[in-house]
This record gives sequence, structure tokens and C-alpha cells, in this order.
Amino acid sequence: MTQTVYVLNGPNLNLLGTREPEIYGSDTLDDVAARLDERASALGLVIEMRQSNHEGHLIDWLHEAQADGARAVILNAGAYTHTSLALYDAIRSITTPVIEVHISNPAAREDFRHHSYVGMAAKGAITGMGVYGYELALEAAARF
Ligand SMILES: O=C(O)[C@]1(O)C[C@H](CCCOc2ccccc2)[C@@H](O)[C@H](O)C1
Repeated sequence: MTQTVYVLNGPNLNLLGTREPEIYGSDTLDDVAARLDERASALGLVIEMRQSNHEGHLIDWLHEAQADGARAVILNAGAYTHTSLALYDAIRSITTPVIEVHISNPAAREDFRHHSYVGMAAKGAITGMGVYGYELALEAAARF
């Protein structure tokens, strides 16, 4: 049975590629999805790529990934990373492994980005590798 890897993106990441390219690069989420789809096909996996500016959507999608028997969730929760106890609880509530991804390196940025509620519950994290971090996370998920 072909397994799915959910790739979930949080607030403002719909702007990826259009603002602050010096931090986040010039690729759009659609560009990222195209590369992930190609690699996933070679790995015998399917990508479910989503983005929302609403915390509850991300939580619903984490529950959906569990119910769907997904191989893994790749989660860039955006700024909710640093604020959301609800996302921490949602990740803890599922057995599907969650890989935290950040395009930038939050540890090297403002202090308010140094704590990750997502990271406290996730299986692991890839940060600071630009959008390539999503591909690195997919390679890891393929080996779970
Ligand atoms: O580096 C990352 O991937 C972040 O998750 C991006 C978040 C920001 C998401 C907004 O992304 C934009 C992308 C392009 C233009 C404007 C915002 C930031 O709050 C986190 O600390 C680190």
C-alpha cells in the first residue's frame, strides 16, 4: 500500500517566494511541492502538501494524518512553532512521527524564535537548510 507523507505549513508560508527572499529564498510552496512529489514517487511515497494560516487546521490535519495511517508528518508550523501549546498537545496525541522543519535557523535569529513547542513533541528537526530541509525530511521519513 502506498503510504502518504503529510507536509503541513503554517501561517504566512503562503507568501514563500514573494517576501523576504534573503531569509526564506525565492522558491514558492508550489515549487517545493513539485520537487517533493518527484522524489516521493521515486521512494514509493505520496505527498499531501497543505498550508493554512489557522492553528486549528494544522491540528485537524495532524489528527487526519494519524487516522490516515500516514508514514510521517513534515511540519513547518511557522510562528505557531514558538507559541502553540495546542500543536504540542496535538503532536503528542498521535503516534505518527512528526519531523519539524524550518527554512531559516530560528536558533540564530531573534530570542523569541529560540523556543519550539513543536520541537518538544516532534521526532526530530531540520532547520536552516532553506527549502531543501523539506527534501531532507522526506528522505528521513522514507527510512522510518
Ligand atoms: O524558518 C522557518 O521556516 C520559520 O518557520 C518561518 C516562520 C515565518 C513564516 C512566514 O514565512 C514567510 C515567508 C516568506 C515571506 C514572509 C513570511 C518563522 O516565524 C519561524 O520562526 C521560522
